[in-house]
This record gives sequence, C-alpha cells and structure tokens, in this order.
Amino acid sequence: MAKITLKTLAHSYNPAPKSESDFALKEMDHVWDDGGAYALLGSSGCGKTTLLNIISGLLRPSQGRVLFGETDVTDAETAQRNIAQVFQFPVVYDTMTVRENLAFPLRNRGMDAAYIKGRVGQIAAMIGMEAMLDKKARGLTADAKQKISLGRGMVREDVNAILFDEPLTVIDPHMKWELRTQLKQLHREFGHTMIYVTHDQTEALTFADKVVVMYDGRVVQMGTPEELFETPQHTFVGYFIGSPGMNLLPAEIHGNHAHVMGSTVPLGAAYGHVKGRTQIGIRPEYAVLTEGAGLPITIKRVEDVGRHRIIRGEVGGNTVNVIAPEGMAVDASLTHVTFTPDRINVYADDWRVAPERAA
Ligand SMILES: Nc1ncnc2c1ncn2[C@@H]1O[C@H](COP(=O)(O)OP(=O)(O)OP(=O)(O)O)[C@@H](O)[C@H]1O
Repeated sequence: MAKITLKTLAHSYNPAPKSESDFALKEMDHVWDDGGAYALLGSSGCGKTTLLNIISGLLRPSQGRVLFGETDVTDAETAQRNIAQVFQFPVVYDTMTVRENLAFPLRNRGMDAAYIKGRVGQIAAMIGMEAMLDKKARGLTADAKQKISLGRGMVREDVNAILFDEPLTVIDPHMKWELRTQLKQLHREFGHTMIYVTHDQTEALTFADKVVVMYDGRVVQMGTPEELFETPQHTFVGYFIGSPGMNLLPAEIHGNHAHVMGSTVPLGAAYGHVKGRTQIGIRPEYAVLTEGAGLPITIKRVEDVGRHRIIRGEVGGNTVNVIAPEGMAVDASLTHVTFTPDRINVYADDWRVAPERAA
C-alpha cells in the first residue's frame, strides 16, 4: 500500500497546448493518503479517467510527477506499479472457472497453493459466488462476470492501490448496494488505498471516506461527505452533491448581512470585503417557507418524494428549491422563504469565501 502524491501534475492530449483550455487536467498538487478510500466524482468529460490512467500508468502526464510512497513512478509502466484495476466492463477469462479466474493474479505471483485456496474462498464469499466456483466463466451473466472482475481486483493483498473505474455500471441496482457495502468492509479489513471513479453521487458518498470532486479538469474539493454537503468549496460541488443541489442567489455582502434583490438576509458569520461575482449558497434543507418573513418566492411545483417534499420555486428569476417535511401543507399563504443563517455559504467567482469571524 502506498500514499500517492501528484506533484504539479497536468495533462493535455494536444502535443502543443497553447492555453489552459487545451488541458484535460489543469495543474494540480494532491496527496492521497495511504489506506484512504477515495471516490473520484464529476460529470462526464471532467477528467476522471485521464487522472486515473495517469495514476495507473496507462497515460504519461505531459507535466509533473506521480509518486507512490517516496518512489517516483511517472515513467514506470503499469505492470511495475503494483496496482490492481477494475474497469467498467468485465475482464475475465471465459475458458477458466470462477476459481481459476480469482486465483489468476495470485498464481501469477507464485503464491503457495494453500494460501491461494484460502484467499480465493474469502473473496468468493465476499462477492457471493461460493456456489459457482467450479463453473466456467463462459455463459455467466454480465453481472456475474463483473463480480469476478471485482474479486480479481481485490484478491491480492500486496498491491499499492486498487483503482476502480465505474465498476458497477453493469451490475443490477440491488446488487450494487450490496457490493458497495462489501467493498467498504473489505477496505476496513485490509486497508488498501482505493480510488473509485464514478459520476454517481450516491455511489461516491456511500463508498468513500473522502470524495474528490472534479470539474473542468480540476479537483475542486477533496472532503468528507459532510464537508461536501455543509461547506462546498465551489458552486459546482454545491450543485452536484445533494438532491436537489444547493440554491444560489446573486448577492452583495456587507459584514454579516447579504443584500439580495432589495432585501437583507442575515448571515451566520461576518465577511471582509468580498470581490468578484458574489453569490450566497443555501441547501434546500436549510430553506423554510413562511407567510411573510424573508424573500418573496413564487412556488412553481410541489413534488412528493416519500420521505419529504421538494418545493420548486423562483426568487427574482432564480430557481430556489425548498425541502419541507412530508405532509406539510403548501398553500397560497406561503409567499416567502428564509434561510438558516449559519448554513449559508458565500461565493465569489464560484469559490467559497471563508468568513472572517462569527457574526
Ligand atoms: N485520447 C484522448 N484524446 C483527446 N482527448 C481526450 C482523450 N481522452 C479524453 N479526452 C478529453 O479529455 C477530457 C477529459 O476526459 P476524461 O475521459 O478523462 O473524462 P471523464 O471525466 O472520465 O469522462 P467520462 O465520465 O465520460 O468517462 C474530455 O474533454 C475528453 O474529450
């Protein structure tokens, strides 16, 4: 296992990049702790696979270094990096049995037969395939084959890291939940450094201790699920994490108040001079409909999603969503919205501004 360090790393697929927009990965410095379970989350095209391929050695970065522990592996081939990888689609040997497929990475490294037997049994139990160990992989469902791929990815205990690239795409929804839980358990037991690429926030938040959110070639936040929820460092994190995402309203900040469309909104903290395009960000969970206090809101739609209701509204032409308790009456008397002051975040040019002091 190893700590992974990315030093002034950047990548352009264009051999002669002219500007920042030619870079699929903009310059970054990051340390991924030894034994951490990371999810790499972001929308399509933000650079997740590019970053994963640089860590695995499938791609050489156009700038910067990759270190595993203290060793510089930037120029090392994938095979020399001692990592396991699980891809979106199954990679299994059809003519081999499930047992032989799971044992393959261990046999390859000359492990002894008794160890292989025990370890294969352990992994088979984890992926729920003990009863199928002697079946040929050919003829198994895509679902079962992908479970074998996951098992093969995890069978070696001596790897520096395990990299997963959207590994549950072909798995049915119920099994997805089960496998995610088992992956987490395996992580607790063996403490491998794991990096799990996904564009699904539920998958990311349930698997990882730390979620790495990427946007437009940059890591915009590396944090716990709670940090991403409470203090999104970039408006994209606010929007991408949460269902629905964070509300954003243009605002002028004056100390511990925000001026929003002619009204004053109290903030939970005081800010110095905030420059640039300023906005306040409020999670729908921290917005409350009122009969007159706060900002005027036009309610467009009410959605009942079982556990709670989502009220879709508009404040001065900006979408504002409110999460209200299940069964709450939403009628014409609710004309305004207020926000919990200490849950409001302030953004300047899309980046969170740290408050100067408590309000
Ligand atoms: N081989 C390539 N040659 C040129 N451009 C590429 C290549 N691979 C990816 N890109 C570009 O680099 C950017 C990042 O792509 P990447 O595949 O890393 O994103 P991603 O976040 O993994 O997306 P997805 O979720 O769709 O897989 C995109 O603009 C993509 O078009």
